[in-house]
Amino acid sequence: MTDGRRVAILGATGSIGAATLDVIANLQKYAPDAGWCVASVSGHRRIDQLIESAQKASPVPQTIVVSDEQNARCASDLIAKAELAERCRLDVGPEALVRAAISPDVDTVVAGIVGRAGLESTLEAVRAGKRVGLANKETLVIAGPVVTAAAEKSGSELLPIDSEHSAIYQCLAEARENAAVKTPPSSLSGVSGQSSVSQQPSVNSLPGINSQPGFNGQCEFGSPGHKLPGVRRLILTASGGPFLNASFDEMEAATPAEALNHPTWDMGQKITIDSATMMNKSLEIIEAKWLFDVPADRIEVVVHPQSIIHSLVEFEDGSVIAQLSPPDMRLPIQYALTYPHRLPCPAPPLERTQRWDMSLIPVDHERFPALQLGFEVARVGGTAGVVLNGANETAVPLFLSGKIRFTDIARLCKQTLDDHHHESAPSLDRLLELDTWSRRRAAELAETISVA
Ligand SMILES: NC(=O)C1=CN([C@@H]2O[C@H](COP(=O)(O)OP(=O)(O)OC[C@H]3O[C@@H](n4cnc5c(N)ncnc54)[C@H](OP(=O)(O)O)[C@@H]3O)[C@@H](O)[C@H]2O)C=CC1
Ligand SMILES: CC(=O)[C@@H](O)[C@H](O)COP(=O)(O)O
Ligand SMILES: [Mn+2]
Repeated sequence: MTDGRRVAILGATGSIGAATLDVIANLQKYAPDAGWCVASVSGHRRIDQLIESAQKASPVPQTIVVSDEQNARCASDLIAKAELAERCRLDVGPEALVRAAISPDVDTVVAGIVGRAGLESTLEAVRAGKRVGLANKETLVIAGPVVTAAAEKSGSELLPIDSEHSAIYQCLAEARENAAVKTPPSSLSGVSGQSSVSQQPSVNSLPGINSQPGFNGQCEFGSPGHKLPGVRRLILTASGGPFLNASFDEMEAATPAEALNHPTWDMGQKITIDSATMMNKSLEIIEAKWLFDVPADRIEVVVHPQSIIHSLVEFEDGSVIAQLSPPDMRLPIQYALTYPHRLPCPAPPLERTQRWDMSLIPVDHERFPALQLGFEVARVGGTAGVVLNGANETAVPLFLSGKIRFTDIARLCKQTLDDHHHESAPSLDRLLELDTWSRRRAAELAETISVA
């Protein structure tokens, strides 16, 4: 990190984007000579906010990206009004996101766009060998094997920003160091997945296991099909969202305002609804499978309403290591930016003068049927991820606009998955075709639902 970090913030107008801007401003204050700067910012519709963020950054970003072409004129007027025209270049359209992601003026890309819209820029950043701070979990849900294979090829460091995956990444630090010391990364070998595509190793898988005597590509302590040495399970925590204690009938009648009232995190609308259905945890199971190259049956979910324990790793001796901090995304964002270094962070530390109650509660799968879909999709891989994601990205806005009920979201996703013909080794083009198909199918199914 001696050469400094020039960061492209894709999705700068969102919740992750705002937190990233704050983290970088703090790093600049704390380490003024390290060269931290915002190289580019992107926004889609919130153009006022985009220009404001560019104005606040110091130095101002070289490039301002507006991915929605309809907002080009407005952006250019606001840039002129803010007297940024001489210092910032405006680049417009979805391809401009890719240009920002692969620019030679950028070291690190924060993938903070929501949903499938973030796929191309994230994938191209990975292909270009950038360090990628990954908030956009949908990219791995849609195309996990493609992305991890690309990272393996380019040497891109894919560092999770999602709080649970950052926690797991932190809990695995010792195992990662042990494995890395023993053998060079050239001996990486994937064990999960069932297709030629999905057998690609994950960039973050732990090296060295196959080359050690007696391991045969398996876990050090003999767990079949599992190559994290000494690791038994990854345990994702879920807050349970606003309906943790609601009855099924209450959930059926839930309004968008109620569903958007997350108890512990302040996030964008789409992920907040995903948290309420627990589809967010489904997406995170699939994300963990690809990021850490573990089979679905090595991943568990436990409800932790306080969102202080961000996730846990259980080792073969029964020991469990967890990562704790108050719910604030600035910590995992900074960790992804500065890894392997730890620096003072603007997120508050865990206050020790007050009482903290931390509970771990089993999930009620009956009330949260979306969760089972995540386990199933992570188990079968192939085309299932893109179909689940496309259906969910269709269902969430339908719920928010009052066209379907809250509980219909999981129903539509399940029905869309049931209606698709599973393929185990799809190309990226095929995945994109199925993204379109799943959205159409989910919309058709929604037409058959009447909201009384
Ligand atoms: N917020 C959080 O704490 C966490 C978020 N994540 C993940 O991070 C990602 C971002 O979430 P969050 O910040 O909450 O979301 P927000 O809704 O707050 O922000 C989304 C960002 O994506 C941009 N965007 C939306 N649609 C498009 C499009 N079609 N093309 C290009 N850009 C687009 C938005 O631009 P504009 O606003 O200008 O329209 C905005 O900058 C999601 O994948 C989420 O799952 C993961 C863990 C935690
Ligand atoms: C902050 C973060 O990482 C979110 O993904 C968060 O985990 C959502 O909370 P839920 O646990 O309610 O899904
Ligand atoms: Mn999360």
